[in-house]
Amino acid sequence: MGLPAHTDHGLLTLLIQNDTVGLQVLHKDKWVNIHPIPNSFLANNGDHIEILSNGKYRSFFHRAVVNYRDVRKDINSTGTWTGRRHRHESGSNVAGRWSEPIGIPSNKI
Ligand SMILES: O=C(O)CCC(=O)C(=O)O
Ligand SMILES: [Fe+2]
Repeated sequence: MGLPAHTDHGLLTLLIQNDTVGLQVLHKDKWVNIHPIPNSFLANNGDHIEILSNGKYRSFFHRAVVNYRDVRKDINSTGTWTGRRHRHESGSNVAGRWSEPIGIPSNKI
């Protein structure tokens, strides 16, 4: 399942994922794949860290895309995802809806 572009609202999100690429971060107006590192947690700054650090530690837009080849599994320490608690990219034409596969062509992963 994919997730549209958003920032996490809390302090820190810890993510455990299998080896299937799906997480992307918006960097200089481009979506960049974040390749999982085996046996590790991925730590992602949330909005509260950005606020408490006066912007020193940014809470970046990210999204999760699906692909047609492999199953992607991840566990998120924040437990829930709701639209209201996340800052969404307005007018996004790429993130799509929950059930809409965004699809990284498998030869690009
Ligand atoms: O599936 C992912 O890698 C991202 C999950 C995520 O961004 C979230 O749950 O806030
Ligand atoms: Fe997130």
